[in-house]
Order: sequence, then C-alpha cells, then structure tokens
Amino acid sequence: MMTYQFDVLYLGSGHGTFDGAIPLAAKGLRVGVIEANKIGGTCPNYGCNAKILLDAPVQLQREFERLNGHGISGQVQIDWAADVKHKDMVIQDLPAMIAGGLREQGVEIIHGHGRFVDAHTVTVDGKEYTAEKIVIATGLRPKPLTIEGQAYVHDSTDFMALDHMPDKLVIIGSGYIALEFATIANAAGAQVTVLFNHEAGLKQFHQPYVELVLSDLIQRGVTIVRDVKTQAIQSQADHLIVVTNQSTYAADWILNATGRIPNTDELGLAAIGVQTTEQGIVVNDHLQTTVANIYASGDVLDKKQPKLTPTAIFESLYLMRQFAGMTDQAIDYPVIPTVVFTSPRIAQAGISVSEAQAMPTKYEIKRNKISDSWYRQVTQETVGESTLIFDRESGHLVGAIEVSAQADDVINTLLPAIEFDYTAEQLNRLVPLFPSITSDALGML
Ligand SMILES: Cc1cc2nc3c(=O)[nH]c(=O)nc-3n(C[C@H](O)[C@H](O)[C@H](O)COP(=O)(O)OP(=O)(O)OC[C@H]3O[C@@H](n4cnc5c(N)ncnc54)[C@H](O)[C@@H]3O)c2cc1C
Ligand SMILES: NC(=O)c1ccc[n+]([C@@H]2O[C@H](COP(=O)([O-])OP(=O)(O)OC[C@H]3O[C@@H](n4cnc5c(N)ncnc54)[C@H](O)[C@@H]3O)[C@@H](O)[C@H]2O)c1
Repeated sequence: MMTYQFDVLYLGSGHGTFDGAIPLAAKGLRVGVIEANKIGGTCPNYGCNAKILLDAPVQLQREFERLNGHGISGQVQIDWAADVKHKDMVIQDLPAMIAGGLREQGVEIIHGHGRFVDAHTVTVDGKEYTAEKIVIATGLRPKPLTIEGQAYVHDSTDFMALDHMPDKLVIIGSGYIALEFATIANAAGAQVTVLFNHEAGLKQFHQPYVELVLSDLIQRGVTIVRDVKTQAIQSQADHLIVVTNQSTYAADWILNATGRIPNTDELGLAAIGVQTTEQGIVVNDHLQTTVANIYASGDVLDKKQPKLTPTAIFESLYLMRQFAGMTDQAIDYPVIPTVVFTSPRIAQAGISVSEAQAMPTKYEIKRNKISDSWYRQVTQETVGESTLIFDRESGHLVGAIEVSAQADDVINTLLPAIEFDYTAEQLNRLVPLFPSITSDALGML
C-alpha cells in the first residue's frame, strides 16, 4: 500500500480551504496547504473584507446626509488616502492570523505555485508533495479584456490600493464589482462613468430594484452608458481615451470589472484527467472531480450556486466532514443569500420574484414600502422596498428581496424563516429586541 506525505493536500488557502482544513487537522489528519500568494486568498486580502472597509465611510456619509438638518449639520468628506490606509491597517494581520490558525492545528503551509504531476503528486518549485486526497481550491482571477490598449486597464485589487482617487474613472462592466466600486468612487469624489455591455446591470438581482439603485447613482452624478461595446483604449499625453461603438470617454484611470475566470489552466489538469469547463472544475454531488481522489471547493467549481464566501465556507466544511468520516451524503446546499453592497443595497434569498411570477398558483407575492416601517424614521430612510414571497399552500415565507440601506440585515433576519420553513407558531415565539431593524423585518411576516 502506497504511503503519502499528507492525508489531504489543498491547492489554495482561501475560504474554500481554511475553514475546513483547520478542523480537519484538529481531528488528527495530516493536512498540507499550498498557496501561491497571500494566505487567506481573495476575500480577506482583496475581496469582501477589504471592500467593506472602503464602503463603511460611504454608509456613514449616506446616513449623515439623511439626518442632515435633523439634529446634525455639515458634510462628511471621504479622505480616500486615509481610508485606504485604515483598510490596510485592519486587514494586514489577517494572513498571519489565518496561517496561525492553520499551523496551530499542525497544518503544513507550502508557499508557491502548485501543479499536478499525477493524481497524488503536486510539484511546487521543483519539490514534490504527495497526498491521498487533493482539494483544488484555486479560486478565480479577473477576466482580461481582449482589446487594443488592454494594458492600460486595472482590476479590483489595484482599485483598492489606489493612493489617490482619480478625477475621471471609467468602469467597464455591470456586475457586483462595477456597481459597488462605482458607488465608493462616486462618494469619494470621482467623476464616474460605467459602461454596460447590456441594457441591464446586475442581472441576477430583481431588475426594478436594480433600476432604483442606478437612478440613485445617476442622481449623484454617475454616468451609466448601456448596451455599449468597448473597442479600444488609447493613451493621450495626460489621460486615456476609452473608445466604444457609441462614443469616446476620457479617463484618468480605468477599471476592468467584466467578471472573473477560474484558475484551472496552470494546474496540469488535462494531463491527469480532471474535467473542466469555462466556468470551472466539474464535480459530482460529493464535490469529487472526474479523478476519484481529487476534489474541488469554492469559486473554482463549475456550479449553479453563487460564487461567494459563504458558499466556499459551506463547501470546505462539507469536505472536512466527508474526509473525517462524519458524512457520506451528497452535499445539500442551504438557501444562499446574495447582496450587492451598493448604497442602497439589494439583498435577496430564496425564490425570486420572476420564479414566483411564473407560478402564480403556487406563490403569493407581497410588497412592502420601507416607509411603512417606523424604525426607518430613526435614520430618515425613505428609499426602499421589499418583496416577500409566500407558498400559498403552507403560508410559509419562501423568498425575500429588499432594496434599502439595511437590506443585508433584513435578509439575514428573514433567512432562518426561509431555510427552516418556520410555521406561524414558530414565528410567534421569536421575540426580537425592540426597537430594532430585526423587529421590523420580522413584523412583515
Ligand atoms: C473585489 C471582490 C469583492 C468581493 N466581495 C464579496 C462579498 O462582499 N461577499 C462575498 O461573499 N464574496 C465576495 N467576493 C467573492 C469572495 O472573495 C470569493 O467567493 C471567495 O474568496 C472564494 O474563496 P476561494 O477559497 O474559493 O477562492 P480564493 O479566495 O480566490 O482563494 C484561492 C487561492 O488559491 C491560490 N492559488 C491559485 N492557484 C494556485 C496554485 N496553482 N497554487 C497555489 N495557490 C494557488 C490563490 O492565490 C488564492 O489565494 C468578492 C470578490 C472580489 C474579487
Ligand atoms: N457583494 C458580493 O457578494 C460581491 C462583490 C464583489 C464581487 N463578488 C464576486 O466576485 C466575482 C466577480 O464579480 P464581477 O462584478 O467582476 O463579475 P460579475 O460576473 O458579477 O459581472 C461581470 C459583468 O461584466 C459584464 N461584462 C462581461 N464582459 C464585458 C465586456 N467586454 N464589456 C463590458 N461588460 C462586460 C457582464 O455582463 C457582467 O454584468 C463574482 O463571482 C461575484 O460573486 C461578490
């Protein structure tokens, strides 16, 4: 019988890995993690944590704006350079903290780019590591633009490291990153133009709510250009020009936010028989690839679930339980909520409005204006709406969508009712703190 150095070896150290690798090693398994870049991967270093720190002053600015003249006065100015410094200060220790958590349980961390030699062997800088099971959790990277002048565009990581906010920012894209970063840059004083390649933005979100967010951004001076094809970037003496099929746009800085692609191409997967698609690694319902001892986790999967941190955490914990012999069941995904951190935000969970509209005999749709919620007057919140979807037969909540400053908190509050199919009796026994947004959110049921 072959003996391997590790029971489980992970490629990548993001949430698709470490949430599961730490408890797995704590159970006594020999675990290794190979990381080419910063420990912790995208979310802590260049994703969620970094982004939300830059968004916090925007939220404060908006709340101040709403309460201005209601007991406070003045203006909140964002000092971008100081804001970026604060972000760096808060996140700089996360890689060491995560590495510490891994090492404390005996996980060996190997720095470098891993590539398969065979189904049980990975090479890093010429040194080979063997494992009984290998988990590919290599995540995504920005999709490059394939146009003339592409070298002049930057990605989301570059944006969050900018030492000053450019005067004129052009953003190419219409998804999460395009609209969250347009919100932040506009609040920090940039003149922002966003180029959509379609008529609609944020296609996975309820479109009337997306339009509400877009009209708020337009009112604040953001230019949204729809259905436009970006053709080239040209460099002038002191600025850049974005050439499109509609017009040209001057820019000091250009953000490419046209999506992210899986890190599968430099792993040697084809040679060992691991099947991939353009969306990522093909797995079965046990997250097992087409090679029996190789698994995959997180954003790198070809999956229908949203490619988000909570999904990656759920998958890494599922694999931990499977490898530790705690389950042999297929992965059973819970309801995964999604939010776009614009201002106002849009958050949603469960059955969507379009799904409900397609089955009117099964689902009932109820709309609530946030002006019906007393608690919103605390911060003078006036822009917003929520849509709740109920199963007609049981009367239970099966979906919720909200656009408002506190949409993320409202959807988090309603999530257990959707996931655990709460009955009216169970809801009656939920006694939230009062006054609170939670109390108002549950009051809608
Ligand atoms: C700007 C931005 C904002 C985001 N905001 C949110 C948010 O608000 N909420 C949310 O839920 N999600 C957000 N996300 C998504 C979230 O970051 C990802 O879903 C999450 O990081 C996925 O974890 P992962 O472990 O699958 O991949 P990653 O965190 O990307 O980790 C993969 C790791 O693998 C390493 N790697 C790749 N190839 C190799 C190799 N051959 N050898 C060794 N190492 C390798 C990479 O260096 C990387 O560290 C955001 C993403 C971005 C880019
Ligand atoms: N709040 C959050 O949870 C959050 C925030 C940021 C990022 N993320 C994650 O990060 C990943 C990447 O986000 P993203 O915004 O880059 O991708 P995305 O897939 O959300 O959006 C990409 C957008 O770019 C558009 N596009 C594609 N090619 C284009 C072109 N040539 N010109 C103009 N537009 C083009 C697409 O139509 C799409 O709307 C996603 O997996 C997302 O889940 C999540």
